[in-house]
Amino acid sequence: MDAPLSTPAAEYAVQLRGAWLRLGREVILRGVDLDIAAGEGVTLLGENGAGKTTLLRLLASSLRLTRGEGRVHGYDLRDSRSVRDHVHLMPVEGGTYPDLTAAENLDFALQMHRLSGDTGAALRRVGLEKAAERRVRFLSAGMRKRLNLARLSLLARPLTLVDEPFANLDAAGRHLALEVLAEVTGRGQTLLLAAHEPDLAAQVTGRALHLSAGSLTDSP
Ligand SMILES: Nc1ncnc2c1ncn2[C@@H]1O[C@H](COP(=O)(O)OP(=O)(O)OP(=O)(O)O)[C@@H](O)[C@H]1O
Repeated sequence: MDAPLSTPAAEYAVQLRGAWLRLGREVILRGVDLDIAAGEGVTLLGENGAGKTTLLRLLASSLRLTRGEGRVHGYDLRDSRSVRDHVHLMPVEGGTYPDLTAAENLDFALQMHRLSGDTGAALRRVGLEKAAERRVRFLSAGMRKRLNLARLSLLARPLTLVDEPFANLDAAGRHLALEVLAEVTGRGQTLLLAAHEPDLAAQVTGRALHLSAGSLTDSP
């Protein structure tokens, strides 16, 4: 195991040492060590149920480590407020309010984060301009993914976590997802994405990791 994390190291977006995470009776992480440099793009691969979403939620400070330690941009994962200030998680589904329209969702997200941005342009970019006034509950799965991509383009943080960016998207949508993700690393932000499409993901990340049986290994 690597040396413990004695001092904050902001040049790393993610550091885990001896990370164990149990959910119910299941052990999802078994002593994981991980370093992701600030500005790096990394893909997380693994079978259904391997724990990719769980690891992203841990790094977004939505779940607690059972044992071990972790930092995001030098902030201890237990310091949820600081971690959340540095992280945006685009979930595989959800993340928006079903009874608000697409446009209202983006406006509300900006307000919540005290940010400004052109929500109309963001909706046009993802091809949702005609659906701007439709409630999210009436959008298709691919349209909701496009809305989440628009949200991501407005809210990306120093560490941007993206769960299955290509799921439910048509060919043009997958191309759009690649564009939005490339912008994240192009701005020098760190990108960690969980995906089942290694070839697509390799277009926007320089390294892939494989999560299996609670362990992370480099993916060939
Ligand atoms: N809240 C929870 N309580 C208990 N177990 C959970 C909880 N959430 C997820 N799990 C379990 O944790 C394991 C990992 O789930 P996770 O969603 O992280 O996998 P994944 O790698 O993202 O899978 P997929 O590729 O299917 O999206 C699964 O066995 C799942 O049943």
